[in-house]
Amino acid sequence: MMNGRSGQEGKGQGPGGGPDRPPSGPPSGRQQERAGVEQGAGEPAGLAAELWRQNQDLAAACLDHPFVQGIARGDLPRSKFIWYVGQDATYLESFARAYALAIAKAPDRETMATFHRLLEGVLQELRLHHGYAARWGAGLHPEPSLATRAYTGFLLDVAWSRGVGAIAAAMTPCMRLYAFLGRSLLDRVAPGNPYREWVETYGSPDFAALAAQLEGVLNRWHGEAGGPAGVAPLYRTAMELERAFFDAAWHAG
Ligand SMILES: Cc1ncc(CO)c(N)n1
Repeated sequence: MMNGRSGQEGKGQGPGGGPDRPPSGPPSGRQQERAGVEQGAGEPAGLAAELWRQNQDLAAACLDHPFVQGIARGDLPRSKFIWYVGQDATYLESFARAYALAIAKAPDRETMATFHRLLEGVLQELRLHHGYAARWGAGLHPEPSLATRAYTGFLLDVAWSRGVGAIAAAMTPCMRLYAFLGRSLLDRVAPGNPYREWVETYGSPDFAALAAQLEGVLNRWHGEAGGPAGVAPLYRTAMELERAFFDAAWHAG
């Protein structure tokens, strides 16, 4: 098995395991350290948990999506998966650039280091895509589809024009949704399933821990992004773009 992203170890401790943080204002370095450890457990906490709850309809729609169910059963047409991998590689390059912009904008070194780890994780995930490319002949530099352009355009717009709280809100659904999908499917993928590596990558505790680190940034810095009401539309939009991404892959290839 290959973990697409490395993160801090730690098993899930159940929803709401972490502390609720005050809605805004930069915390002390000590508080941040504590938050890092507790949220490293891999479950959303605080505002991030609330936003995840508010988007359960879209999370369920993605889990039930024929593309994702095809991955779970292993009978998704290979051509659709190859199309998806190419689009996803394009998407992840923009995703990595958005993290790089967040590093540049980070108000403190803790936040900078967190985004740096997340960026390294994406670069590692892209190696997984290169593996698919080598094995199945997927092209990793396709013309971006409308769904891909919508999602990367949204992310890069937020990353260029907003601060780290808004950037974390726009980027968290990508991480948390895939952690959820991977974990939900982990028990169901047969050993011979050709997409098993995909499920194991996103279902790993390492990936959930990375998602929780990004959620920690969201919880800490949403105050500068208009508070809960300011970040909720960004989170929701990203969830909608995730579903549109699966729709596009299902109808293509
Ligand atoms: C579209 C999309 N969302 C989330 C992830 C997880 O990193 C991914 N690889 N692609």
